[in-house]
Amino acid sequence: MSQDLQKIIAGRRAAEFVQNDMVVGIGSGSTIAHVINALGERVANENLNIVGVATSEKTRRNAAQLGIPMHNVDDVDKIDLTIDGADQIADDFSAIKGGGAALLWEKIVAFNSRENIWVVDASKRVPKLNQYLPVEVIPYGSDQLFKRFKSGGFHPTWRLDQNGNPVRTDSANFLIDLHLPIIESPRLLGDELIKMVGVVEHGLFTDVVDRVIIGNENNVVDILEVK
Ligand SMILES: O=C[C@H](O)[C@H](O)[C@H](O)COP(=O)(O)O
Repeated sequence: MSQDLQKIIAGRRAAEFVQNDMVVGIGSGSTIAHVINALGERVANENLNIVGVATSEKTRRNAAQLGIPMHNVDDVDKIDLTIDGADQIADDFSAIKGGGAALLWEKIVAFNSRENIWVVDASKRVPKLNQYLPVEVIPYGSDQLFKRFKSGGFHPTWRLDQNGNPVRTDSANFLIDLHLPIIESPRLLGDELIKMVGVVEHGLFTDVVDRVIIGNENNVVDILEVK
């Protein structure tokens, strides 16, 4: 079964956790696109009454187009449940996020949510995190920060668009991707990065997730309870 099909079955299963009258944090990326489609169908066909809070401008647009009422994060009293994707999830349930440049809003929504579900295809599960790590940085002074990452052995690269210009996040910041072989201690690395002046946020998510939904081969969805 292709990764795309795994994303579809996992995304549709995740959408079933949304109940009437919930305020729902809606993540970003290609897996969450299927959650948004399923929620749009439920709003249209089952009269599901929810309010969505988006983790990116793209998600806000797509969800609103499907008739999901969207509110700003600062206009809701609480977020009941957030459903989001991930780039990698390790055995200790730490994750790397931000492959689609949405990590800052995703982290803000996740930390303000009572419950968090991550939904992924099977390829995203790894024993330890070992792929590029996105870091969102303030443009001012970012060349200096890049040099510090380089001399510190973080093997940084700029996130560029097709025209070779720096990608701008929804908060108009830049992204620097760090290329480390294996992240042995996501918490320690996260603490180190967040202390660096100019770093707004990094894509390491630890102690966040309550439940992981994984789309596997042969139409099988695994649901792991974390907390
Ligand atoms: O910035 C993007 C988000 O962290 C996504 O949730 C993550 O990149 C996974 O995206 P996808 O489902 O497209 O693999």
